[in-house]
Amino acid sequence: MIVKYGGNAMKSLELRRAVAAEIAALRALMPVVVVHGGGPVIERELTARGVPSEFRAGLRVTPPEAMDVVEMALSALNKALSQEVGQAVGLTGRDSALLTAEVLDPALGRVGRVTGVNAALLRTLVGAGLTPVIASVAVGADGQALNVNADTAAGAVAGALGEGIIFLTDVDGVYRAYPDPASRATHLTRAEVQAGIEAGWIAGGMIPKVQAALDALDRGAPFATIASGMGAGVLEAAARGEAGTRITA
Ligand SMILES: Nc1ncnc2c1ncn2[C@@H]1O[C@H](COP(=O)(O)OP(=O)(O)O)[C@@H](O)[C@H]1O
Ligand SMILES: CC(=O)N[C@@H](CCC(=O)OP(=O)(O)O)C(=O)O
Repeated sequence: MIVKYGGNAMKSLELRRAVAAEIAALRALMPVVVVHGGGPVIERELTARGVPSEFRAGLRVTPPEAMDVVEMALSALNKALSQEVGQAVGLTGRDSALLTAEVLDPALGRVGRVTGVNAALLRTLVGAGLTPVIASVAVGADGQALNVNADTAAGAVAGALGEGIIFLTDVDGVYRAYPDPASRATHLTRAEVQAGIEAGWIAGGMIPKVQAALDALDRGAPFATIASGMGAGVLEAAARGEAGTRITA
C-alpha cells in the first residue's frame, strides 16, 4: 500500500506523530511505501528567506532559488518523518534515480512531471523489512532537482508498483454535498469523478487530489482512496475499503 500525507495531516506535531503511528500499525499488516509533501513547511522556509512564491493551477511556480529551499525543507522534513515512522529509510527522488522527471512547463520553473520510478529499489527496501519514506523531489535529465506535487508523485509510485494508494487529508473522503460528511461517496468510478468536477460538487483542493487519483489508476494502480488523516484507525479501515472514498476505473 502507498500512503501519502502532506500539509493537512501535519497541522500539528501531535497529528503528524499520530499519522506516523497509524502507518507503523498498517505496516504490521502489509508492506507500506510512504510519499509525503509539506507545503506549509516549504512556505515557512521560503518566507523566512524572502523568496516569493505563487501557485498556478495548484502548482508552486519554482524558480531555481526557490527549488533550493523546497529541496532543503522537504529533505529535513523527510528525515524527521522517517524517524517517526520507524524501521524506515528516508529518500528523495534523487536517491538512485528513485523519481525521474521532466520539466512540466518552463513557465513554472523547476516543476517536474514524473517520467520514471525506480520500483526495484522500493521492492528491495520493502523486502528487507524497511518502509521507504519518499519526499516529492525528483531528478531531471540535467541531474538537478525538480519540484513535484506530492499527490502526483505518490500516484506515480503507486502506478509503478501496481499497488493501491491512500491519500490522507482533512476530510473523510469525497462528499457529494460538501461540507456534509454524511454525503461521503464510499466508491466512485473515473466517470463519476469526471462528472463531479464538471458539475462542480468536486471543487477546490479536491480537484488536483482526484486528478492525482485518476493519474495513479492510469499508471497502473488498482485503486486510489481519499481518507482522513485525523482519526484513529482510519488508515487501516481505508486499507480494508471501509473508510474514505475509493476510486476505481
Ligand atoms: N466534494 C468535496 N468533498 C470533500 N472535500 C472537498 C470537496 N470539494 C472541495 N473539497 C475541499 O478539498 C479539501 C482537500 O484538498 P486540500 O486541502 O488541497 O488537501 P491536502 O492539502 O491534504 O492535499 C477539503 O478540505 C475541502 O475543503
Ligand atoms: C509543484 C508543487 O506544487 N510542489 C509542492 C510540493 C509539496 C506538496 O505537494 O505538499 P502537500 O502535500 O503538503 O500539498 C509545493 O511546492 O508545495
